[in-house]
Amino acid sequence: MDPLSALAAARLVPVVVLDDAAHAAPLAAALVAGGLPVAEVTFRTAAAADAIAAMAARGDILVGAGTVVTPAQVDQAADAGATYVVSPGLSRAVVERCRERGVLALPGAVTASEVQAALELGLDTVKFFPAGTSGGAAAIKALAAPFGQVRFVPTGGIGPANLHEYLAVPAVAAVGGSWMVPRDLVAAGDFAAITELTADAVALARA
Ligand SMILES: O=C(O)C(=O)C[C@H](O)[C@H](O)COP(=O)(O)O
Repeated sequence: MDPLSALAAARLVPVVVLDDAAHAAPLAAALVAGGLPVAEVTFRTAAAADAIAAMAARGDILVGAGTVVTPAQVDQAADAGATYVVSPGLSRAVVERCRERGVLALPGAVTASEVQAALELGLDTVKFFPAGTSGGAAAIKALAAPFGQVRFVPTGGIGPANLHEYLAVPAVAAVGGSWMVPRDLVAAGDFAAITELTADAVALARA
């Protein structure tokens, strides 16, 4: 299954900040045990590339990179085994490097002009970030009216209390968030708690 179809099937994308790459494999196991074999490992720490490699080596989880803002980071992510690359914003250089490396590009876009720029780059799915401060589900509905061919992955300020608002929008492919994988729980190695949070999120998404 291609990464976009797999993300759409999962409906949820855990956004991970890992301080220690040694936590990557047990975190992946916790996500899989919770019924969500998906992870977006952000390039917010120096552990990102090694963490992606450790998760990708398992072969049972869809691993992507987040917070990717340069072509060099695309290369680091692709070399480590990431199959998709998520960016806070829209960068032609990053999208084109993703295409050259054969990985899915999911750039951030929250305005009609940014969505149009993504279409011009040959994309039909964008990350709607920061969702919570950019009009939320209503804004996605508004954009989906003229851009019927575009699907959105909202992220930023989403959690159990508002998840359904976003999943109810037909143009939403999946929802990303860190609430399933709190940085402090990961750093503490509390992977049982991560499995519980993940299972709760999966059940909520299916409700
Ligand atoms: O930097 C990136 O490329 C990102 O992936 C941004 C993150 O998706 C959001 O910062 C997650 O927002 P929360 O779920 O509210 O913690």
